[in-house]
Amino acid sequence: MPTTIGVLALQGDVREHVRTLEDLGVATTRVRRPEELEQVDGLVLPGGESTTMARLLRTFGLLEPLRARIAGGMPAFGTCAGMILLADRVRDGAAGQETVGGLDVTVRRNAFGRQVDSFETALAVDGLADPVHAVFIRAPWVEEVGPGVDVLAVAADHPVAVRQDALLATSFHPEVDTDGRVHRMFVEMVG
Ligand SMILES: NC(=O)CC[C@H](N)C(=O)O
Repeated sequence: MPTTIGVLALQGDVREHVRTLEDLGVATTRVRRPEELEQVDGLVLPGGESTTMARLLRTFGLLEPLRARIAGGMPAFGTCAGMILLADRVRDGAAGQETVGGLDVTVRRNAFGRQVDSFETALAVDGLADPVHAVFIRAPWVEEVGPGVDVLAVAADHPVAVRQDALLATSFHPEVDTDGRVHRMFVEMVG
């Protein structure tokens, strides 16, 4: 069986992730139901709105199955809202905001503040030879990392790309660019 990477398709920039993965030659499927989650070797959690996505995860009966797969070692890659969903702890979340969890970090939602709600920058990422063109849109940053977490990139003195075992998360949106190198890192993690 060839490797298949799922893109969580409840809300957010699903199409951009699918396109980026397909450009890398990876078989990709949209995941909306638990049966679809069972079929994939890894999962991308897109950017969008983390509170909405968390609510939809519960509505679609995906929250517990997804927690179980992540606990079982399935690779997952979250961008922006997806990073928030993977985080164990959220600051400035909506009241009672749930996450999927698994990544031993504390993130702050909308961390970069009003003036720089959205910005782009050339960002050095560990493991990549040249900087990536990083697009931040009402992005979170990471405020605390557990001992097993590697920080791969820093902006405004805070981690904005992290990895822990099979989990990868970025505050920015590599899927809105044609670069593909960050997704390739994830594809290699899926194996
Ligand atoms: N571009 C994004 O994914 C923004 C994330 C959004 N601010 C949230 O809290 O979910």
